[in-house]
Amino acid sequence: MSSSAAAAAAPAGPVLKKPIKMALVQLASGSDKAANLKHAADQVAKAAASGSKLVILPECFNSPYGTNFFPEYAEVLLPSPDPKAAPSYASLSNMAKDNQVFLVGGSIPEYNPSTKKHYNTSLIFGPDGALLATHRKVHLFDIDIPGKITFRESEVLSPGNQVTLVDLPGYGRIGVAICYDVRFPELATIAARRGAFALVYPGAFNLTTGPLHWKLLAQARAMDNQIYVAMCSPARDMGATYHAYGHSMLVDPMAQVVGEAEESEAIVEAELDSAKIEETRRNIPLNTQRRYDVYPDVNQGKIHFEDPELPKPT
Ligand SMILES: O=C(O)CCC(=O)C(=O)O
Repeated sequence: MSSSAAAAAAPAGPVLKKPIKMALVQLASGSDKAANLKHAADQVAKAAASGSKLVILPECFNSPYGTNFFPEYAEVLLPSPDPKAAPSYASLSNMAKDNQVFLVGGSIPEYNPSTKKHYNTSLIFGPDGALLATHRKVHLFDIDIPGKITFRESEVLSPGNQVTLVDLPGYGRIGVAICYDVRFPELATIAARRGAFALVYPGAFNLTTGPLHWKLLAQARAMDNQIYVAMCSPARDMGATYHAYGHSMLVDPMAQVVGEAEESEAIVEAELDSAKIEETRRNIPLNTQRRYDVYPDVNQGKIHFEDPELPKPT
């Protein structure tokens, strides 16, 4: 189901209908896109072979990360993805289908020739290889910490315009956003209020903000919303121009880290269970204690669940 369908109220019943094993593939990528895609496919197959049904790839998994690389590696997805102009789209769809998994395909640089805009875009596929949803990074990574890191995605990229909720048939709903988006609690809270069982963030923090905030953000989003939070990074490559933090991580609804990689290539796997969400919400019943008489519900007002420009799910 697409983001627009998911915009309906939270589905009835448990937020996660049955346990699901998740894999965070902390991938070592280089500058050769075809090699990156092949390597991603091998790792997704490995995760599926060990029983994972929901597999996550990192931000910019098919290219080096950096504003100068976005135009060179960008793929055209609209009006429809031509396999020649969008090899990553075709590969991701095949990875999902060949392995019968739900796949959050990290993110890839996207180019829309009709608007001449670039985006940082995540494609989410179902086990039949069909596109379930598309998320374009809503909050661009523009920061300046003097002497440490300056990064301005907005020099090249345009922001996405929707909150992305994805229904995984048979399981439940997830919220998907990308990296810097995790710093904005609104997206996470909207997803949780609309019944998501997990928030999934392909991300690529750095060696300044990674040690400071990566784990804290994952735990904060999990604690506030009492759901699972997954953050999936590329492996660190000190020979690359951008040094990713690594530490792909899954945090449970009590904000406990249930799986964490170090800096090199790894697959982090763990089972997600509705019982843990329900137990957390029973023990600390935030959902029934909110004071909408004092402040408005985050669900009030217009929330954009559908960017009309984005491809409809297949
Ligand atoms: O928020 C941060 O510190 C890092 C964000 C980032 O690396 C990204 O959005 O790609």
